[in-house]
Amino acid sequence: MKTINVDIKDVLSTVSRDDINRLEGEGAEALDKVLNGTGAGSDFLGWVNLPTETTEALLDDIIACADQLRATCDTVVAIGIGGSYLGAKAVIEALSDSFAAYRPGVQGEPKVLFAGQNIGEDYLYELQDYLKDKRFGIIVISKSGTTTEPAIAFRLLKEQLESQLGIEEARKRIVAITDAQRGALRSLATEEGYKTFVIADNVGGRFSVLTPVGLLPIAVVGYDIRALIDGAAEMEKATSEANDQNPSFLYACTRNALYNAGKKTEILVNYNPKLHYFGEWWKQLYGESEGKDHKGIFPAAVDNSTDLHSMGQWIQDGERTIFETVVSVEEQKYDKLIPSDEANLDGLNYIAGKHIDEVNKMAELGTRIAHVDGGVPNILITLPALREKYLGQLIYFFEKACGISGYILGVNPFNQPGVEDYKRNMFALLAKPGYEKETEAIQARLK
Ligand SMILES: O=P(O)(O)OC[C@H]1O[C@H](O)[C@H](O)[C@@H](O)[C@@H]1O
Repeated sequence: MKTINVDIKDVLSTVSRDDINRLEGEGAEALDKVLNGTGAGSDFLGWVNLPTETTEALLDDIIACADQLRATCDTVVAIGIGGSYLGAKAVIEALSDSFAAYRPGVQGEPKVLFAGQNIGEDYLYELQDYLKDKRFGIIVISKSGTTTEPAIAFRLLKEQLESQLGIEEARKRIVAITDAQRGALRSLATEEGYKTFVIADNVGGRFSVLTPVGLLPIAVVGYDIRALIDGAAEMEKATSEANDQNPSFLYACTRNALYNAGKKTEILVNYNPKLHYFGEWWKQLYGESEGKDHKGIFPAAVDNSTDLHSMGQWIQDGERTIFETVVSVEEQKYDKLIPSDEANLDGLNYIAGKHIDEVNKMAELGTRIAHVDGGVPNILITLPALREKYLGQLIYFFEKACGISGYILGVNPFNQPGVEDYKRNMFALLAKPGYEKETEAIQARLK
């Protein structure tokens, strides 16, 4: 079985095997909390057995719904933010042609666009303008059903779809994914009679990519969600014991040893532009899970070799408080060789005949050596290829490691109390009903 692999040898000049081993006791307790629900936030462990417990019936239902949208739409807008956006975006980007956005959307192979992940007036204006002559559908995703950004986008696009198609037809092209009972989106979906999928109570948004939240948009583009779940199920099985053969356990112990040694920032590094949004998904997963009680590794991400020409200087030579986790993709999908040129005016003949990826891999290896020499420890994660199965493995690997790591750190990895503070201020500033006192207080501060 081909699988992802974690190699920690390039951290050993900063932390010793003993430093890592010393955390294995805490790591074993942390894994036990994740597996047996004995730690803080244990109401949110629904993701742990999700891959092996996902039913064929659910996958059939998601695929049938995706097929319906594929048959009727050339464009599907997935509306959502945070965990209701990043997982689908990450997987779709990782699997898609880099220029898919510039090819016309056709029925049967719709484009998935995203909305509700920002409050950009021009973004929404331009999206609506683009959709004017499109046969579009909507997947609206919000676990709470009350998040402001997707609610604004949905209000606009629902109105547009209804005016383009009529209310009855529009209802057939809208799918809502939300809580089983609670929230404004659930009430609205019931009222309108939309097709719905449920986000289980015990799966937090940032752990929801392997539920309909991620699976439906991914299936709409035409990717194999069964293979994604199969890969995750393999990793579920491979991460159940507290030993170094469990990659999530090894990664969680290693990153905490590095944190304890003063490495406060982790940079997720890729050498493949298709993994940019995977970095964004990972940042939410680790940032919201660990950044609390004034603790936690700061999760950052770079896309190399692009960012070697911008952030590379800082990483090589700046403050030595960082470590890197490199996600390396072994096999590429296509072959492309560097041609030979008789005049050789650009001086590139020394690499003529080589695969582009061979050059990329030497950039990667050269960078890893330079960074490790420069005092930046590196964890190396290899992924056999950008395919559904391995992405499923990688997703689950990071999720399981995140639960273990958060418990080793001593926080509740499954809440996010800190994100409410800005919302309270925003609602107060917008004079949302129910926030009268806060409105008065914040206005007084601004005088
Ligand atoms: O799915 P929703 O309830 O709309 O939430 C979307 C996102 O927004 C919140 O503010 C949380 O910080 C995230 O964890 C969540 O993924």
